[in-house]
Amino acid sequence: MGSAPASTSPSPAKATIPMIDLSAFLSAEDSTAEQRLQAAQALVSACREIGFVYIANHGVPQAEVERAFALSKAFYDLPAEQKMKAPHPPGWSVHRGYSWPGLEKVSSALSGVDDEGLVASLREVQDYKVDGTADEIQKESYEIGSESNPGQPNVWLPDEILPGWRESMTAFYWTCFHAGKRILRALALGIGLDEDALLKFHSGHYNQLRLLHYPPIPAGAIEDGKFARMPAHTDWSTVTFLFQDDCGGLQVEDPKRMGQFIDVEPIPGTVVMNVGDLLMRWSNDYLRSTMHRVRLPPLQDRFSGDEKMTRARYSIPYFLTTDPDLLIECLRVDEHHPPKYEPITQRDYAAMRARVQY
Ligand SMILES: O=C(O)CCC(=O)C(=O)O
Ligand SMILES: [Fe+2]
Repeated sequence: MGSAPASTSPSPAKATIPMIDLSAFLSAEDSTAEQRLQAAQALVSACREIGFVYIANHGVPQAEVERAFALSKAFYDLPAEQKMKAPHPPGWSVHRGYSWPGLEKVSSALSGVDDEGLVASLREVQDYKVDGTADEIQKESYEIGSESNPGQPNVWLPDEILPGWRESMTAFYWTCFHAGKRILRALALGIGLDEDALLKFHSGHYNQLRLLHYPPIPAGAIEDGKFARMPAHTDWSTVTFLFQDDCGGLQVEDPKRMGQFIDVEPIPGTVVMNVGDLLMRWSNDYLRSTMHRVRLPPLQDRFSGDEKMTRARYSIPYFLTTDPDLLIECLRVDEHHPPKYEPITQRDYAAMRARVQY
């Protein structure tokens, strides 16, 4: 009678994204060294296994997160000609201001570890670009940096269009860096370095706050997951953290089952953090920078209305990056772990990566 035979070669269990509580790093006075070390080691172990974590008690007040989403929506609700008053400059060297749908070419070309991976990633970019419905699925983004980063001048709207918007977003940029400092401290401690070993190379002026908007997509434009809201890629940063709305669609490649992706469901009050390529290289591949992408919302609430539109999605990533003149030399090198990469400055590394983006 009926029960299915047990599989003889079970596939590895699907990975899950761990939740790390960083409250021990919120206030040094209220926590013991042991509590900090435990949290730090849990964070690093997740960054080694999957490269993505949820962080609870990250230190960015929820009210500020909600306000940032409201401000992002206010920007994207503007008519196109007003958004175009803060245009992303042409070329790859400055990454600030508003990128209209279709401008950015997400390419993970340089992160391809072998030819097959490279070809697959380029093909995904191509599909994304050439299909006739591409305009309807492409995202809009707006990049903001420190006001004291002369190489990357911010591009703002005239203040009268959204009064106070510039000040509020600048304040949010620094609130995020404040939280980022704790993450960098925890990572260093968990790796077994001095607590400021990573943070001391981050003045905060080279980070990037990105406001993303994925417009609604009509059902008719969707074919079997062929299109991505954002194709699979890795980030270039030291670490990225990401606030997402409740739409869903972010997915991460499962390191135990390469080529398969797992959902990073929105969990209110948490931030999603991931390791970037820079930190993977810096850590001599001790930590993992993982492919991720944005697909459509989960099936159960994918479409609404007579036109069967998907929901819009808003997300806010924050990319932490070192100061540009830092020579990135592999950490954690010993006789059993020779350096896998040549030293390179962050400036040269970023230029190398940016050239393939635009
Ligand atoms: O929108 C998202 O959830 C992901 C964004 C992302 O991966 C990126 O901007 O690098
Ligand atoms: Fe990303």
